[in-house]
Amino acid sequence: MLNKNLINELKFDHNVISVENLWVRYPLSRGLFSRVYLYAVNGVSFSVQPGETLGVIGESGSGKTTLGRAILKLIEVYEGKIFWGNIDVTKMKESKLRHLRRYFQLIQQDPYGALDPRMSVYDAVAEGLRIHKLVKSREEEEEIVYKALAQVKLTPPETFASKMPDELSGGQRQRVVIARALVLKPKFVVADEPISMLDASTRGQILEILDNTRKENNLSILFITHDIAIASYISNRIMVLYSGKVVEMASSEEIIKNPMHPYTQALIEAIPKPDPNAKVPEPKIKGEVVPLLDKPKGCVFYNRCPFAMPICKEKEPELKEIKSGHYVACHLY
Ligand SMILES: Nc1ncnc2c1ncn2[C@@H]1O[C@H](COP(=O)(O)OP(=O)(O)OP(=O)(O)O)[C@@H](O)[C@H]1O
Repeated sequence: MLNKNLINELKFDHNVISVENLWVRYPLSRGLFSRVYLYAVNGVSFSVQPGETLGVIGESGSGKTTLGRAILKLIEVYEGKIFWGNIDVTKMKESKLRHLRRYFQLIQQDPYGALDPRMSVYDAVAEGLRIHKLVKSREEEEEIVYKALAQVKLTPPETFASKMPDELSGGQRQRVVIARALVLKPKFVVADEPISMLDASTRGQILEILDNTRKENNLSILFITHDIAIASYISNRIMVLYSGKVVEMASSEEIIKNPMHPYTQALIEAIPKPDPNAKVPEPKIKGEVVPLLDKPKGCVFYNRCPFAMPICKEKEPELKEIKSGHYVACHLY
């Protein structure tokens, strides 16, 4: 398929992204006869609709970053399928993919590492426009760059454009990273813990900028966080990941009001209460996510679940629709 045809072929009528039975494993070591693998994403299926924010939550090590990078085709997939819009990109070579990449962007956790320290804000934002040959003149480029800087509230844009990254605060750098993604008019952004390195006062502003951009541009966002309160604030739907498996998925409102999986319930119980005198409940689950060195057998949450039954050790629970739009993988239901 010619590259121009490939872009013309790309349609977002139903889903911006969809993933079918996705597996990602990392090689850990190579023995004489066999390799050991860590199974980081284990049979995940979901889709993201135009203009939707899907929150992905889970503790450290649950596979959130791996999932985000895999669907952007930044790491190798072991099994399953990935569609960007209507196009199956699972086996597509990078030489073809790069023509579609402007529509599928990554905003990372670390705004310090994301910017080249030798590049001015202007050049950082303009770089993608130049790579993808999206502008014909310097005037057009300036107009787009200044507009994007104003959109992320770096004003006056002319002043910020000439600054170097080390002259900016963490929050300002993250705005540059967002502006750099926005000029490419993406359809889908993986925002991987985009506010976790910022101070509390800046966090709300960055969330607001992301959400306004979503509304204005009908952008879809996969919002990765370990914080269920933040996920519920920004997301339309939430997917709860544990050991690389989706254990629950529903609208944000439903997840908060009616969490069904014991893991989700524990995450919600751990949200700090606004009343400083309120008694913090004893955490229901202890320990941490244990890396899987084989395909999972039984429920991945078995060893930490307060309601574990013999079947949970033997049989993997399927992700079932328990109520309309509310999916849970648990033998209790
Ligand atoms: N390059 C790698 N090689 C080997 N193992 C890896 C690699 N990257 C991640 N892992 C492992 O894969 C599992 C999932 O990691 P991942 O970073 O995707 O989780 P996460 O939920 O994003 O965690 P965090 O919130 O700490 O970033 C972990 O056990 C991690 O140690």
